[in-house]
Amino acid sequence: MAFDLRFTKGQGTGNDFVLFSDPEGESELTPTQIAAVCDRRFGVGADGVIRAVRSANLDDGAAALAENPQAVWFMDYWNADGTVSEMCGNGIRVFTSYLLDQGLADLARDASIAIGTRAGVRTVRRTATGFEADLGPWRLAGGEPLVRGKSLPVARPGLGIDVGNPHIVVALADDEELDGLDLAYQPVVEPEPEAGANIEFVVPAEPLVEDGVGRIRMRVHERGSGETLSCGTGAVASALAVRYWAGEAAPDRWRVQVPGGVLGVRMFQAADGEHVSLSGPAELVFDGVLSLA
Ligand SMILES: N[C@@H](CCC[C@H](N)C(=O)O)C(=O)O
Repeated sequence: MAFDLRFTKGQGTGNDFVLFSDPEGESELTPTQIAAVCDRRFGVGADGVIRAVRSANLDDGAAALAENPQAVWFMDYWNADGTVSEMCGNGIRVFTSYLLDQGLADLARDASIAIGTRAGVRTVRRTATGFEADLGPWRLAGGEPLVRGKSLPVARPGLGIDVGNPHIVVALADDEELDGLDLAYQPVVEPEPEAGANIEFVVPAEPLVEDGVGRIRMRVHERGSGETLSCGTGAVASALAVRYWAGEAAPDRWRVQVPGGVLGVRMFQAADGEHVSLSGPAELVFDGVLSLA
């Protein structure tokens, strides 16, 4: 039976999403429906789908409420191929903007909101130019992954980093190598990560550090979505990887240039260890209704 899906299209640095509201948790889409919505020719077109559900009405939401009772809303994130992900750094800013636009939450400048995600509760602060999301603690994933690609026949070492979702960051030699990558093909990782991974390719800008801020360029092949114009958690993982490679003197603030714009990354100490935050724009582009089978 066909039904109408009322949605909002949003984007953050070109990473685009279809958002819809389902406060009671009664309208979960199937993976096939998600893929149909994200199809750029036959659907709306997006890198992912985000459902706004009250945490109280979702199994995954119970853990979020136990962690922080203020996490009233849960960001139910799905990749374009219909698989779920734990976290989305661009998505959580766009999701916050959507909650405000729909009158589902209030947020004054400099105030923060707690959002439930499968990676745990994350807080998002409203800034003068967009939003800054505290993506919480991060960790090195261990292992020694090797990454090959269509335009990268010789395997390169990657660094596995978990920021709530899995990433492997690969350093390339220069801009020419980065621009020459063919990311229409999924990079091959050995050993293959069990749950898959988002793969980021990075090069330093010249100079690497300017006014105390580290600068890198990044391209990404996202798990479940292919090449995208930006990946927020990928930008964070990339900055963490480059800081790790650069050593002690490397800064804790980074500017990450992606094909869709610029993202800010900041590392800081919190009660439970080092956290990493992501800041950038969040735009709601248009509203629509899609008839779904
Ligand atoms: N684009 C997102 C990440 C979305 C999820 C990712 N593809 C995964 O499967 O982990 C971001 O901005 O972080």
